[in-house]
Amino acid sequence: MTITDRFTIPSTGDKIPILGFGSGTKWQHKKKGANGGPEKSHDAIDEDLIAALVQAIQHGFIHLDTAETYTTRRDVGIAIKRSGVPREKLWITDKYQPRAIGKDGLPRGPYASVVEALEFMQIEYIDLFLFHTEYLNSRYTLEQAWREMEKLYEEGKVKNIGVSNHTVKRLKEIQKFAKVQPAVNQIEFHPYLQNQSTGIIEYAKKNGILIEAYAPLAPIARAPGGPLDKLLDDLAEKYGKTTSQILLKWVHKQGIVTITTTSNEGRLDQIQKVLSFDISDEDQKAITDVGNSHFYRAFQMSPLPTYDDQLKKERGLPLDNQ
Ligand SMILES: NC(=O)C1=CN([C@@H]2O[C@H](COP(=O)(O)OP(=O)(O)OC[C@H]3O[C@@H](n4cnc5c(N)ncnc54)[C@H](OP(=O)(O)O)[C@@H]3O)[C@@H](O)[C@H]2O)C=CC1
Ligand SMILES: O=C1Nc2ccccc2C1=O
Repeated sequence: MTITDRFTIPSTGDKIPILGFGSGTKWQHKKKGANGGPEKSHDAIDEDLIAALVQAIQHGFIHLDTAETYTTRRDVGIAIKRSGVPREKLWITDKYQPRAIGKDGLPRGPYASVVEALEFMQIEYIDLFLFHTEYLNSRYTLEQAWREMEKLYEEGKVKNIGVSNHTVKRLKEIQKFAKVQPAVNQIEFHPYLQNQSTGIIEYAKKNGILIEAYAPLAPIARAPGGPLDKLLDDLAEKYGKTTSQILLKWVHKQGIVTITTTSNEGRLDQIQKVLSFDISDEDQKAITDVGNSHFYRAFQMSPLPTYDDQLKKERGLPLDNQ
């Protein structure tokens, strides 16, 4: 297998590259911090981010993840041009931010968001466009916003439509009126959070919704000191890999697309190699089981934390575990 390997999106049959390079998290914090907030940051360029994106593409990443709220769309567009890789060889995921204000001074819908995205990235279409969270604005009902997603899909401005951080309850609401069903749900996923909200993984599988994992390295990058540390060290030694490679492998083996990021060129190669080694089913299960003995949620957007107690109870964990 190579880095360009893809999973199939059940509802559209499109082939999505398994490893995505994120321009959110550390990058958006750096950019917004330097520019005094999202409004100014949309126009500003971060040369470090552009260099990291170009480097990622040159190391074989063909899937880039951005979002309206990251203010990194222009950087992604510049990186695509500078990389020299034709746009159609790349997969671009982008996300709608309902709090953004349009040129008329009013909150806008997904359609206006995509029109701006295409202009900022200087591309003709987006491969996957997602509702970033369950938040809506005062001008759009859920159905009105989804209708705009469908219009974008029908016009070919976006090739797949989906959601991020969505619960079973909200997916069911969308599915009731959707003519084009959500193709993907991008969620926080790692051994310490194996269901971002109750039943979400099983529901996605049954409904042909592909899962994408963000924050896959949380057990080592955000919540070190937990029960997985020793097991990851042992497995890293056993397989001659790094602990981050073992974690990414654990996600990959479940048929889940991974969105990760790095500013470290050496780690780009490590990430690539995740597709070309395997761990045993016993070791995979050991990570699952030890991961389930601890609960950690990095991203607290509403209503997700309201599921924490239920998720901990399902695993037999004390309610104060995190
Ligand atoms: N839809 C949504 O709501 C969300 C989407 N995302 C998307 O997912 C992307 C990735 O999210 P993120 O949480 O950063 O992903 P990861 O869990 O993959 O974490 C990446 C971070 O981990 C660090 N890291 C890598 N290896 C190690 C190690 N061995 N020890 C300690 N730290 C390490 C990297 O730092 P270094 O640079 O030093 O390698 C980098 O900052 C985002 O950029 C964004 O595009 C993220 C959050 C929410
Ligand atoms: O990259 C991200 N960082 C975030 C922080 C809070 C909510 C969403 C996100 C992202 O998508």
